[in-house]
Amino acid sequence: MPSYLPEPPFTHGRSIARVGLLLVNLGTPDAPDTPALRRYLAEFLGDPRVVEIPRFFWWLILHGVILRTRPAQSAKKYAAIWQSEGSPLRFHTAAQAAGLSARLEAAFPDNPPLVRYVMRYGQPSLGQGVTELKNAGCDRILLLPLYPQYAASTTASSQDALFSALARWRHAPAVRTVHHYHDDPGYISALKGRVEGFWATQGRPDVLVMSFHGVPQFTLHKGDPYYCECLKTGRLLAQALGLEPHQYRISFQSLFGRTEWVKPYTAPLVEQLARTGVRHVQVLCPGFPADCLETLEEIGMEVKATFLNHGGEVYHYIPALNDDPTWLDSLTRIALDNLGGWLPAPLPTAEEQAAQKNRALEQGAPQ
Ligand SMILES: C=CC1=C(C)c2cc3[nH]c(cc4nc(cc5[nH]c(cc1n2)c(C)c5CCC(=O)O)C(CCC(=O)O)=C4C)c(C)c3C=C
Ligand SMILES: [Fe+2]
Ligand SMILES: [Fe+2]
Repeated sequence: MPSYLPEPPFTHGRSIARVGLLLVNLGTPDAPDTPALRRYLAEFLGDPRVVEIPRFFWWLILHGVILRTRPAQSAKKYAAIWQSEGSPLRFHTAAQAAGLSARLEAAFPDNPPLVRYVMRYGQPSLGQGVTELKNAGCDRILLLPLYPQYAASTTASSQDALFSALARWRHAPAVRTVHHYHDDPGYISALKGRVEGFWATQGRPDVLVMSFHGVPQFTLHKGDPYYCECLKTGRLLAQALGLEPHQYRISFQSLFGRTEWVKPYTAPLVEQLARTGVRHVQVLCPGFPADCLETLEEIGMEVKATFLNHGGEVYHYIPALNDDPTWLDSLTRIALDNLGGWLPAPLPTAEEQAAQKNRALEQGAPQ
């Protein structure tokens, strides 16, 4: 018999009518040390959406080999990027949630959607976020994954976690999920602004590399759209920046295990660029809206060393969107597009109010 979490008795006309917004990111360890990494990797790599190997066989490899060696190696990498505020992935995600919340409060001052950020693996957990929203009276929840490109290993996994969290409640809220926004004009234009802002201080590179997290190649052949969505993001961004084909590359990083992953791989690509005389490379990671281990350590340190050790001269990692205001405006709009019918019309923003006033003045309205 299922045992549900406690709730007050149902009463007619109880006006709980709040929308909750769960901003979900991948997750991160609680500390850059071996025990914390072991806990985090056990949860992450134990998810059948992440490693698609028959369970018993994978359990033996994971617990017999990987969790005995990888946690210590990964802890060293995390230590290199850890800040006084903690894991970059977590504090950037928290800042994004705060920015989203402030924008929604300004647009819906009477009953703003309640925003919580959660992690698919680690803390704050998705179950904890759902409980907080539920206890605050949210009867409708929007899941907004911080993955612009859909992948079964990320987006679908966070949906799975949401539905298992809801299975603990008798009176489960209504839910909606954001599927992807890889080609959203606001997302592309925020990336464009990020790159052009970087060029304004550091100059333009010979080649801009757009590096996305990889996935095993077989997932593409089994119907996962992730690879194609990454290529589309890259193409749209290159068009927005006015880049010629020889001025950019799209590649995939963060390989794991022995199977073939989607190609080209970032590190060998950057090495080949250096060997063939490219002197100045900049790398952007459009699939990571928040800086994390994979951007700061792998791209910012490891791939940089590869480029410089093979004859490259100038290498820059362009920081992720993080709490860039243009990005947070776009993220808010993506949320609102997916909340259609759940909220009243938003109040106009200060810019919209000013534009309305100017239009009225142009049309001869008294000042
Ligand atoms: C951006 C989307 C991501 C996809 C797709 C993805 C797939 C994927 N990842 C692994 C294995 C690992 N990934 C690790 C870190 C990591 N992965 C993502 C994002 C995606 N992963 C992020 C944002 C991070 C960084 C988290 C942080 O704390 O900063 C790690 C852990 C680090 C390490 O030990 O190397 C592993 C392992 C697989 C197997 C996979 C898809 C099949
Ligand atoms: Fe990953
Ligand atoms: Fe990595």
